[in-house]
Amino acid sequence: MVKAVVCGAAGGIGQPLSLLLKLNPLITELSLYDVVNAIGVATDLSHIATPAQVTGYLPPDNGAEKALKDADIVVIPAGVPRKPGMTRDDLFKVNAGICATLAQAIANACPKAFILVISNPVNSTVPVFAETLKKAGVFDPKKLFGVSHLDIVRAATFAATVVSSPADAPKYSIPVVGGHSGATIVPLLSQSNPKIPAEILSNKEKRDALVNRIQFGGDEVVKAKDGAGSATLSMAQAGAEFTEFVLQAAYGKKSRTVQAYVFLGADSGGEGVKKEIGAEVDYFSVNIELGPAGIEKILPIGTIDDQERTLLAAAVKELGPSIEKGVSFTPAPPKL
Ligand SMILES: NC(=O)c1ccc[n+]([C@@H]2O[C@H](COP(=O)([O-])OP(=O)(O)OC[C@H]3O[C@@H](n4cnc5c(N)ncnc54)[C@H](O)[C@@H]3O)[C@@H](O)[C@H]2O)c1
Ligand SMILES: O=C(O)C[C@H](O)C(=O)O
Repeated sequence: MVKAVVCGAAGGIGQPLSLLLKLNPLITELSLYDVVNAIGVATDLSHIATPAQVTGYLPPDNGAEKALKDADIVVIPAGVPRKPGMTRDDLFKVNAGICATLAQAIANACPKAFILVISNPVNSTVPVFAETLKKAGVFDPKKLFGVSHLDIVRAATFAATVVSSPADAPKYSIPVVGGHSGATIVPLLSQSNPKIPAEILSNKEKRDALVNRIQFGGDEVVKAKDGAGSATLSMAQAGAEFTEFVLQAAYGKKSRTVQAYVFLGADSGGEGVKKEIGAEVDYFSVNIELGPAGIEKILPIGTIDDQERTLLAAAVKELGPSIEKGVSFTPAPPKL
């Protein structure tokens, strides 16, 4: 029996993500929370003939905690998306407050759940989650994930497009480390499986263009949607896939290596990665091995080339202040 919750379930990501989770045979109970329309979305999905039982909750009468009660996994695409001209950091003011409120509700209702944070800016909202959970005395660094999986999906798609055809995207596996915004997104093209041909990797213009497309893939969608939001469908697919990885490792006994934006601070096992990148960052998107309790091991970044070393240094520089912003966030006191 696995209970999954989507917070922000009525939104652009939330609805298709909830649909994909309703189709996941590992999930037996699907609970949808949003400040609007959660009951409508839940009623709609509940007619699909799959095992997961769907229920929707709105804020009145402590709806968030009712939705979250005893959940095993919580996926969070709640909060505002970008419009053209905005950075992800511009979303912090609104989304940090939403994240702190939801983190407190999780601490109260399902402190042992896996927590998958999609809300931007991920580089800062994950520290907001961690700090709120720490204050509540329930922080488990092995169970908190910033979902950077869309960057990995994009890396595969864009690399395949350059090398041969987008149709070959499913064959590609390219680790992406760092964070989830612009220069903090570091695709490790030299570690691609299958290998990216040397004529692309050693051609500065071609390689820079590929790295740039992966780093700014989110902007491509924001521009194309022209004011109607950011990536929703590709994120829903990436979020559902990452949820599946966590659930398979926890309940299906299929451990696997993925990347996610996780805590590297005290007792996390992240010291080795900090040495590799030569910096004291407490959050980073890294290779992790998933198991029944979440993150079993933080794995090394491994062998990288000079261009990737330069990208990593730029990522670390930008990431530091974003992490600090999340760590030092103080939620506004409740209105009396
Ligand atoms: N991690 C990633 O790779 C990634 C990718 C795409 C989008 N995002 C981010 O995901 C977030 C959601 O994007 P979207 O396009 O679905 O936005 P959206 O506006 O379509 O949906 C957001 C939903 O959150 C709900 N919401 C607002 N406050 C809430 C609260 N306190 N509790 C519960 N729900 C609440 C809204 O009612 C809305 O239904 C944005 O911050 C966006 O930047 C992240
Ligand atoms: O670009 C955005 O604002 C949304 C998301 O982070 C993305 O990468 O698509």
